[in-house]
Amino acid sequence: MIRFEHVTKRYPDGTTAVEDLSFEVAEGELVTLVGPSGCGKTTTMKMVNRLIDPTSGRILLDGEDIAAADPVELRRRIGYVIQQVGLFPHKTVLENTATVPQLIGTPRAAARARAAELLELVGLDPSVYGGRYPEQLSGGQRQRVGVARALAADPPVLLMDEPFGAVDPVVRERLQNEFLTLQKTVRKTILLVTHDLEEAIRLGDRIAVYGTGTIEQFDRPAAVLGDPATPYVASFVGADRGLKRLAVTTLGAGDLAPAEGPQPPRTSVALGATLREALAALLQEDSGRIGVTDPDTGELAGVLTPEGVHRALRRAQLQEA
Ligand SMILES: Nc1ncnc2c1ncn2[C@@H]1O[C@H](COP(=O)(O)OP(=O)(O)OP(=O)(O)O)[C@@H](O)[C@H]1O
Repeated sequence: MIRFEHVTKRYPDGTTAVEDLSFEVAEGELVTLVGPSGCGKTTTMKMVNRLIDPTSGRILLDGEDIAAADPVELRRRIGYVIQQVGLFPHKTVLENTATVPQLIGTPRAAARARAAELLELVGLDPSVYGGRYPEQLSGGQRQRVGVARALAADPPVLLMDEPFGAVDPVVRERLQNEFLTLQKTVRKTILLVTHDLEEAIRLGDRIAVYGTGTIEQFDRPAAVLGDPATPYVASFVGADRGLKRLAVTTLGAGDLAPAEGPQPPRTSVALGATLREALAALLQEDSGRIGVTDPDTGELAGVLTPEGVHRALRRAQLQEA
């Protein structure tokens, strides 16, 4: 879907922002670009919608060289979400969301109906929030409007530059989870820039770990954590790799003990939750056990103890080995 072929960008002052980048993002895939400040992530992304043109190499979108595309027409196919959101302050939430469809000629009523649907999809009730102005929203709510607006023209591709950067860690995690649920429905092809490894791991189907101007490793999160390709990646991923692995390993039925005893556990998580979520719940439970429910039926599937968490981690390590 998006393909970089030997792309280099040198700015007029001689700074090489990225050098000889080659990678591919498949249709419906979410790839996160992660790395320290100034390593070339934003430059990479802005070359996809031609806010910046490469010095050499080429970028293909659906097999077509974007250098030959009309930038305005190209950007209609590519949604863009940035940290500062960039909502129009004098327009309501509904009008903000309907802007792009109206620009491309969707009749006003249809554009507004579509905008209302999208607000619903990102968890904002249009009858409550549609008539508000951006300044009457929290940071997290504004960020959701930004996502709804980017989806409004139904572009096959989304570029997201630190989309959840401007909110506190708790709201951030909630937005990330909501966004993942949303992505299961909309299945866009997404490039997402972040400097936060946790975020890259949680969201990415694959992660591109940047060194300076180059990609040091491009792989699934579990592989980046379990088998860093270079010493640089190993140090970037850091010593708390085990902890981070918790965030990418999900709870399976085999990790559970049978639910026995008169008292059902007070706290529970659903099967498929990450070990990180399960451990957080477990740490708050004095009894040392939490319930695990079947997400489809809501019924108790078993109980999880610290041994179960350990078992799941071992399983994940073995699978990677
Ligand atoms: N217009 C420009 N002219 C010259 N150098 C630039 C220009 N824009 C970016 N750079 C340089 O190119 C390099 C890559 O910048 P880029 O913005 O892509 O990094 P980044 O990884 O997105 O960083 P951050 O996480 O801080 O946003 C940096 O060294 C930066 O200083």
